[in-house]
Amino acid sequence: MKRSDRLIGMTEYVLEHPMELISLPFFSERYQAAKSSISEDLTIMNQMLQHEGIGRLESISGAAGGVRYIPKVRTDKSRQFLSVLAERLEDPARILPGGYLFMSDLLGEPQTVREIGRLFASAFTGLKLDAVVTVATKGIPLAYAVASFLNVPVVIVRRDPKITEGSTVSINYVSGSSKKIQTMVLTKRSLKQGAKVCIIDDFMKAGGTIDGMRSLLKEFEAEVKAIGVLAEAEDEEDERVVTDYVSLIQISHVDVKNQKIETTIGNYFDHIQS
Ligand SMILES: O=P(O)(O)OC[C@H]1C[C@H](OP(=O)(O)OP(=O)(O)O)[C@H](O)[C@@H]1O
Repeated sequence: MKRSDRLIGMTEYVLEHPMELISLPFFSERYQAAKSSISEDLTIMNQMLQHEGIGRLESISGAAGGVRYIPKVRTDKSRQFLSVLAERLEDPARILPGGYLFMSDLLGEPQTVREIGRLFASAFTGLKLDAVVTVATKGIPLAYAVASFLNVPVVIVRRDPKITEGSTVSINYVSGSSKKIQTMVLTKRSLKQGAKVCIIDDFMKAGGTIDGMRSLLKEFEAEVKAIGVLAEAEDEEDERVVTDYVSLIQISHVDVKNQKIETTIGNYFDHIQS
């Protein structure tokens, strides 16, 4: 097999298995090529991944070594994507009562959701996470996108106990915006004790939902290493209970009366090494 043909196959495999350690013998056998040739192929691939601005290959030496694709969107590409997303969110037709925004169209676009997942993963690959945690419903597609690039499972917190979830742990929390007492439920078998997780959700207003998930995760003795939200609302009455989070978009001003929304890029670039 020619190097050019081999490189196509190897690159497809690497991009389909982000964060997974792939041994050189695996590629040698798969493509019937010497390890020295495979090693040269991987050097070429690594240069191209960085040229394309989508990450790099990490090499782990030794018998149990190999390579691992570390997703990382280059700053110019992520800034361009977030600028377009911020602009789309400035549509006054998205304004909902209570200062919420209609975002389900964006959450229904596989390519948009995948790119959002790639951006969060770019910021979280160094955290050695065991799982991505979200709460039903709108956070679910984003959590799967992030988890697919981190090569970890998704854990879904529910708002109501279901017989199909087995035995569960539940907590009550105040949903900041509506000042309503709500419940969060998580099946006992979803996380091992001391799991390192990130929390992902689509929107954060008062932060009550995120804070509820943190309380629930405390019951599992899980370690919340990061919190990621697609959009954060302006924090008017300074009621926000969550302070350490990564947001892609910030809704800087919602003027319901004059039907105006102003958005900016969130604090994402403060949390990502260039
Ligand atoms: O910061 P807070 O004031 O708590 O609000 C953020 C919540 C509210 C909204 O969820 P809902 O629309 O209530 O529920 P679902 O995701 O199931 O649509 C959003 O998806 C966040 O989870």
